[in-house]
Amino acid sequence: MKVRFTKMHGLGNDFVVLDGVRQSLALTPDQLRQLADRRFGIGCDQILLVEAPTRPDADFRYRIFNADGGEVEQCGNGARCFVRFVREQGLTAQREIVVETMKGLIRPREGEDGNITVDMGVPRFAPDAIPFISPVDAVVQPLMVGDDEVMISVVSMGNPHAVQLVADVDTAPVASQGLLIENHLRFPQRVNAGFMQVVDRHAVRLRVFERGAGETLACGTGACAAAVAGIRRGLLDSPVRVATRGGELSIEWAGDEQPVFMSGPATTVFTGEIDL
Ligand SMILES: N[C@H](CCC[C@H](N)C(=O)O)C(=O)O
Repeated sequence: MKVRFTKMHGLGNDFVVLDGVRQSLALTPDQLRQLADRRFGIGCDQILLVEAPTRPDADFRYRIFNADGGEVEQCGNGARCFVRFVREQGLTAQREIVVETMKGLIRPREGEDGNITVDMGVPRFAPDAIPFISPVDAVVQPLMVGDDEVMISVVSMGNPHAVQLVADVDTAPVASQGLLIENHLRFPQRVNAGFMQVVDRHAVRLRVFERGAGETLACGTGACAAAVAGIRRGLLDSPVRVATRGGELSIEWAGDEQPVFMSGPATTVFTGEIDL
């Protein structure tokens, strides 16, 4: 089967984007893993599938698959690429779109300057919303990672995040500890592991070991989760500049039941066709 695709990235977090509106696609996990494979396929962190909506209040449906082939609830960098893709492909002329995801609606908007802001919805913290097996609902709590006790904040942006403070992201044990946290038994659906260095009350540096993909150059929902966790801990004030290895995102959150807004770029690299 010939499949048309577009290769895109948000600050180096890269995607294979598929138009499931004008081509009928039902890809198996093996086919998804092949697309994501950086040697035997196209190569990407996630595959984004654009489809017609299943609910009347949405313009499109947005399905996200990690490089390991698993379908997940949310992707922030992907949401910015999504609105750029549907506009570039002529699927819509709207600057703001309402997108149906596995966990509700998000609203990406492409500005006149090409920068994209996304209403990422309201963050959730209760253990069963993450999900995280815990007797307490606390802003910070201990997690045994191997022989080390790590203090984490858990946040759901639709997808699960465990954020910890580090003195220097460049020397943080992202690969070793990130893998252990991702697969920790107290996270029944696994988790994205964030390592955040506070620079000042409006700026952090962040690295994320992503569920199903390993460390990426940037993680949009991870940036939202880190900024929200820092604000809840009284360490940060909105807006927060989040410096990732791939570039900078701006995160705004007014607290409580307010939505999180993420702003940043989206880039189209090339288009192609692949036999699956
Ligand atoms: N690995 C994530 C999905 C991709 C999120 C990330 N690429 C972003 O920009 O938010 C998860 O399993 O929840």
